Amino acid sequence: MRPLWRLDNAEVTVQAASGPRKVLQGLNLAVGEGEYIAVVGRNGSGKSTLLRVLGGLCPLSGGSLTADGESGRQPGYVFQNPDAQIVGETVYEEVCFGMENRGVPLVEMAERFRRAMAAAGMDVHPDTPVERLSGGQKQLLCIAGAMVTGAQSLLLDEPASMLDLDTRSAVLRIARELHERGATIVWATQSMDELVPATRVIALVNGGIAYDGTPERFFYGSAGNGRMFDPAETPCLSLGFRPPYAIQVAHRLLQIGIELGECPMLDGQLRRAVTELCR
Ligand SMILES: Nc1ncnc2c1ncn2[C@@H]1O[C@H](COP(=O)(O)OP(=O)(O)OP(=O)(O)O)[C@@H](O)[C@H]1O
Repeated sequence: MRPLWRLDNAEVTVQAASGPRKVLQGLNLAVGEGEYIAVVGRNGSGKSTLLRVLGGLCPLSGGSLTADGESGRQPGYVFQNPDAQIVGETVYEEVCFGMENRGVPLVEMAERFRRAMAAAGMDVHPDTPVERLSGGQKQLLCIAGAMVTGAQSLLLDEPASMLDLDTRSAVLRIARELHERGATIVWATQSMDELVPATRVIALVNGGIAYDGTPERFFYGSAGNGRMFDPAETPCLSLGFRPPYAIQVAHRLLQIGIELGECPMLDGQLRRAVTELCR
C-alpha cells in the first residue's frame, strides 16, 4: 500500500502559559492509500493537531512529514468547527468553493452540488445564506463541500459532533462508500461508535500513539485465544474508553464464558450472535 503520508518521529510544540509544550511527540505513522483510519482520543490528546499536520496546516517542530502525490498534498478537509472553514455566503457558494479551486466545469459543478446535497440529506435552497443554517447543517455543508471536490483523501475532524444520530449514520455511510471507491479517510472522533467502520484505529494519549491496529482488536483485545476474557485487558478499556453498548454486552457474555461465533461490533451483529446461541 503506497503511503500518502509518513511521519517520522514527528513533534509539534506550542507555547503554553507555563512555556513550550509538546502536543504531539515521537509520532511514527504511515497512512496508506485507501485506508480508513479513525483517530480517537480525549480532549486535548492531539487529534486536531495530527490532522492539521497531515493537511499541511501545522508545521512540525521536530521530525518529518512526507506527503505523496496530489492526494497527500491536497486532501479534502473538514474542520472541527464549521464556522472556521466556511467562506461562501450562500449554500451553493460554500459547497462549490473547493470545486472552483480545482477548475471543475460549471455544468458539472451544478450536478455535483445536487448529488452532494441529496447524499447529505440536505433539503435547502442553493441561495440560502449560510448564516441561517443550524450548527449541524453547517457541519453537513462542510462535509458535502469536501466530498464533492473529488479529493481522493479526506481529513475529517470530528465531523459528526453536532449531528443527530440518523444524520451521523448517513454521514458515516457516505464515508464508507467513498472508502469503498478507493478514497483514503482519516476521521478524528471521540465517539466509539464511529470507530466501527474504520479499517484501522489510532488512539492518541498525550500526543503519542497508544494504540494502532484494527477496531476488532481495539474492542476485543485477544479474545478467543483460549484464556479467560477480561474486558479490562482490551486496549479500549485499558485506555479508559467506554465501548458501544453492543460491545459491552458481548464483553459480559464472553466474561461469563459464553463463546460468540464472531466479535460483534454493531447491534445487528450482536443480535445475530445471540440468536445463533439460542438455536
Ligand atoms: N496553537 C496552539 N497554541 C497553544 N496550544 C495549542 C495550539 N494548538 C493546539 N494546542 C494545544 O494542544 C493540545 C492538543 O490540541 P488538539 O486540538 O490537537 O486536541 P484534540 O485531541 O483535537 O482535542 P479536542 O477533542 O478537544 O478537539 C491542546 O491542549 C491544545 O490546547
